[in-house]
Amino acid sequence: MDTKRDMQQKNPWHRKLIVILTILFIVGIIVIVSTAIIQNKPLPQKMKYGIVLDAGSSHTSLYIYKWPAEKENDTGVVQQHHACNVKGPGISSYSAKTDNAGKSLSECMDLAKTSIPDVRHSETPVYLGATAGMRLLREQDDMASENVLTSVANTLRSYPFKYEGARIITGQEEGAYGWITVNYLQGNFQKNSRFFGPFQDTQASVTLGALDLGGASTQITFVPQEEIESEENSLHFRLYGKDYNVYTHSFLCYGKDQALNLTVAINLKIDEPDNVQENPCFHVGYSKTISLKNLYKSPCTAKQKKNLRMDSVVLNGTGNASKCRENVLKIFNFSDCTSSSCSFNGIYQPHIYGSFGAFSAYYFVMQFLNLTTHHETSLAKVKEKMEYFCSTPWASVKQRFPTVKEKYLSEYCFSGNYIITLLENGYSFTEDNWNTITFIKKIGNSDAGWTLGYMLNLTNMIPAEAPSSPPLPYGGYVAIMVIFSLLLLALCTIGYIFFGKPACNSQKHII
Ligand SMILES: O=c1[nH]cnc2c1ncn2[C@@H]1O[C@H](COP(=O)(O)OP(=O)(O)O)[C@@H](O)[C@H]1O
Ligand SMILES: [Ca+2]
Repeated sequence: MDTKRDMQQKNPWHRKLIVILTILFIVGIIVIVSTAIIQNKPLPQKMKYGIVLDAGSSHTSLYIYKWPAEKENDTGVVQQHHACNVKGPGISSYSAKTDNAGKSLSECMDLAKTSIPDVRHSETPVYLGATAGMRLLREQDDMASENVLTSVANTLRSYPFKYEGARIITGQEEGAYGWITVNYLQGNFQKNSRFFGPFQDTQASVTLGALDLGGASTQITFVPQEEIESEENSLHFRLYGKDYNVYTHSFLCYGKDQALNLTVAINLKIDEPDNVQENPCFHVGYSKTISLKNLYKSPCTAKQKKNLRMDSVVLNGTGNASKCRENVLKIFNFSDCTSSSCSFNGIYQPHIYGSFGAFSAYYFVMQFLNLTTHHETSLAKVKEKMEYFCSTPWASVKQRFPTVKEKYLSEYCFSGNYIITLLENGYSFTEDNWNTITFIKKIGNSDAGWTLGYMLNLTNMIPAEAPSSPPLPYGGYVAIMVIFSLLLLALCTIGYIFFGKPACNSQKHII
């Protein structure tokens, strides 16, 4: 005590020092707090954009994606900014007037020009991917498919964006990118994928299988439990430091429009009386005349061509769901499997495993039929509802849904039964795992489909390795630095007050 008093008497200026230290301390706190406030203020972020056109068999859609430039490689940051449906049919329908294929895209491309800021135009990539409609046209008429692609490429090149190509993507790509899209949007690649020194977990995280139903082809893609037997059906990905072995297959001609033609063609009898076919997949009172030239035009039905004297056939609806599925079943071949397990037509498929997201026409059809809430709807219940819907006379159906496009409305009975047959008999889903299928349109703000995955891949936005991150989050780092600086400051002050010399200033010791 005496020593302390002596020191205080010997050093009358110590009070001044304490005042100075206190002022410094307060100023320090003010600086730290204001820095933290300024730092947390969201600074205007530079956004980047990308355009992908999905040129499907029935129609073309344009998608604009956007993401913050600084976070390019973080998973889950790319979002759908805008979507535009091209008016008119798919580009493959312009085989006779190929110039019009490109023209049809102008309206949506003009919209893209206004919805993306001018300064970003020249760095915005634009891609067009054509799917099964163009695959079929290429089989039928290679020259025509080339001309269609040239026409759309010319239109896309005439815009101020960075043109990156217009091509027919393979069925395997379509399946793969659909799978990447849904899992990216679900954040499945993000989970536990950060790099924590030597403790990185390379075990692939749980993923969602992807079921895509188009008009001309359909894709199934998932990570199976067993090893994949066939190389042509397997995809190997390393994403954010994890390995994925994915099974995929695309069935050309098994999209719902081609499947309907195939079902009609297979069930057509040579001795059809009065050129009339009783069709259980259409409602009672519905009747439709189809030209046989059109029916057999596609490579999907060409093999079914029979020697018929008539040139058209009248389809008369009889509205019977179970009979409809019997007819649909004839387009699947369940013999000739040379692998340990197959879906159909001799195609290898491992056992169904995990959960699935079913999008595109799966969603449109099941949504219309009110069959998307699988938690309450068993497979038996779905069949029961289809029985009821198909047996409803066409006049009542039309009356109940006056605003629905007649083409779609008349085909929902077929489409619903086709989806059940494809999932149950084709892919071997059962009553037990029916509820693992979720029918989805969007995840967050973005549509489920192959386009986002395609762009992520072509712009190298999914790194193979997880980005390394510091062991502490930024907030934790700042907090520790501040607390320990204050502690040190306090120690110095206490040291000085009690021992008369600053404990933290070694220079004083030397003197
Ligand atoms: O609102 C709808 N209701 C029913 N079906 C729809 C609706 N909108 C689109 N579709 C169908 O979805 C399918 C989309 O196929 P897409 O044109 O993508 O062909 P692709 O993927 O085989 O090339 C087509 O069969 C189309 O008729
Ligand atoms: Ca499609």
